Amino acid sequence: MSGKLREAEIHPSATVMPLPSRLAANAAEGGHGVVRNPGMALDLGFVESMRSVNRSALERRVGTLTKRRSIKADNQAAWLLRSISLMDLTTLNSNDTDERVRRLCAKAVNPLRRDLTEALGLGETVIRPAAVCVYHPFVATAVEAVKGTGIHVAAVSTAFPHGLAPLSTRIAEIEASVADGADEIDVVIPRGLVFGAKWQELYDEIKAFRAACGEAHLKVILGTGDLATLRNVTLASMVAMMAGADFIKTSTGKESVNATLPVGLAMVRAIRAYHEQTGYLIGFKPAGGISTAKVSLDWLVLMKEELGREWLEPELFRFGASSLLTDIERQLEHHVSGRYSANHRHAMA
Ligand SMILES: O=C[C@H](O)COP(=O)(O)O
Repeated sequence: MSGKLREAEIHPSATVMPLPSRLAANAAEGGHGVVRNPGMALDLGFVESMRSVNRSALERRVGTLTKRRSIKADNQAAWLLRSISLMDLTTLNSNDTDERVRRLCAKAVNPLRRDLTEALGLGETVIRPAAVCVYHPFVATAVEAVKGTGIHVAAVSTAFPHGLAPLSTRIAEIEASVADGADEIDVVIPRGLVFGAKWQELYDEIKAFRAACGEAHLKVILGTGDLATLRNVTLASMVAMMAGADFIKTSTGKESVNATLPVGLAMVRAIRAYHEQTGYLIGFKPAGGISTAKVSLDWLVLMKEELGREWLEPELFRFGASSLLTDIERQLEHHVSGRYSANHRHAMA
């Protein structure tokens, strides 16, 4: 079996679609990436207009998408490389240490073994995760470890994973991570604000988080496994985007149910509605429990089919994952050699 990939395959762009308005405007101005969502006034009428969410219709759509997978076997290696480049390689454990974070960063800088990149014929093409994601005490260590590589450092913040600390403490935590050099801040919402339909309070908190972030990008984690209904997920997504989220993110990885495709679909449909209303493009980050290459492809298909090819870029899509890279490496090895090796050959941090 030949594992070599052509350049065009490494950057798969199967579907050419018109650029959404804000991306096109930005490109025309000579800028890079996506124009940041400034947010808008809380519009409860717009939020409420999203309240009817049909779970079985979403589940049917997910079933169709994953059954008639549009990524063909030959092209899978290229898409798996894309999964790596869309990853926030994460360690969020109680036993994290500076040394462990340095090892994670070393893995992010060189995610694939040399023999594998050679067998894939990657040449000078560098494939790396978009970011590493760590707790605040390790931000400075991570910043130092990935310096000059283009890999971002994301910090989980605001009393992760539950969000249950005084607002001033949560804001101070964001400011501390930004001061230490974090490029991205992943905040959690207090889920009780959703149960109580306290939309104004939720909006005000997220707006304050955005202000504390400054230039750092804000990812808002909803903790969807705690939110009970897809309607809650949709309404919380809308409020987060109105308050200025750059990304909305499913889960902390600590809830009993983490990222699922139907929940993801409800969130990307909210992103689409927000884009239609405002012209702004919001990123999406499914996180928690995404550990196999196959599941990562399902998510890529969902994004491409629902939002379009533009959302398969690190500016607009991330996987939050601690172990996905290990499985992708195994699958790529299988692609080039026809064999699987043991997991211990793909040691992570
Ligand atoms: O944000 C990322 C998640 O915490 C990672 O979850 P995971 O360990 O299940 O991959």
